[in-house]
Amino acid sequence: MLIDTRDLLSDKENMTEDNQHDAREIEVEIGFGNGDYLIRRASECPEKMFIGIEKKTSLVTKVSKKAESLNLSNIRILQSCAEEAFSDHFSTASISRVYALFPDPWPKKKHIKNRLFSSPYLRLLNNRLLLGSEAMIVTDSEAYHRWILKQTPDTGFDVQNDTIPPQFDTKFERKWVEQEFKSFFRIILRKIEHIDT
Ligand SMILES: C[S@@+](CC[C@H](N)C(=O)[O-])C[C@H]1O[C@@H](n2cnc3c(N)ncnc32)[C@H](O)[C@@H]1O
Repeated sequence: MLIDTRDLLSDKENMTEDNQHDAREIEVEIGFGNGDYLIRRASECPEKMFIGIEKKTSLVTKVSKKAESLNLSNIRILQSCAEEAFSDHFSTASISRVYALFPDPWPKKKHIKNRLFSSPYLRLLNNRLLLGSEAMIVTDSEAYHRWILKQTPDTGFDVQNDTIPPQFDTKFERKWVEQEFKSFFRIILRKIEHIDT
């Protein structure tokens, strides 16, 4: 189930071709961790293709094995940084939904440069999404949530933000629930204008 770049590129060609017939079929999870949500979504929607991006080798191996043991043929795992993954492995307007659950918030000032959802990255995400489709980010960190909202001007997205109760049952959600978190910050970015990169 673990695929290398060549496999992904050949899949990408297929996906791009498929997209010409049905543009709603590809979902991407960024930083899937131990894969709870990715595996669940892929099990629930066998008609869609799921691509999980994760940079940690141990998690990639673990989730690949899990997907294989469940015979889930609609999951592709890409071991990569999300920046490179979107820049190198996806075509323009090829993805129907993107989500990131509890992305690393990098709370220290000197580490803010490591935060993923910067304005340039949001413009890249916009380019890879189909018009009208959405990216969803859910975080426990109010500071990260506020910072992401500041990145959104001129990224081609309509922005909604709210708080939601726990509902994803991922490792990090469970961790925060154990620490008495009752709600999380959700940002939904709906592509309303195409950005060229
Ligand atoms: C805080 S954990 C959340 C994991 C999972 N989504 C959950 O809710 O339990 C963040 C995950 O994102 C991965 N990650 C962090 N930065 C990344 C990046 N730039 N590209 C891909 N994965 C990344 C980390 O390895 C980690 O597994």
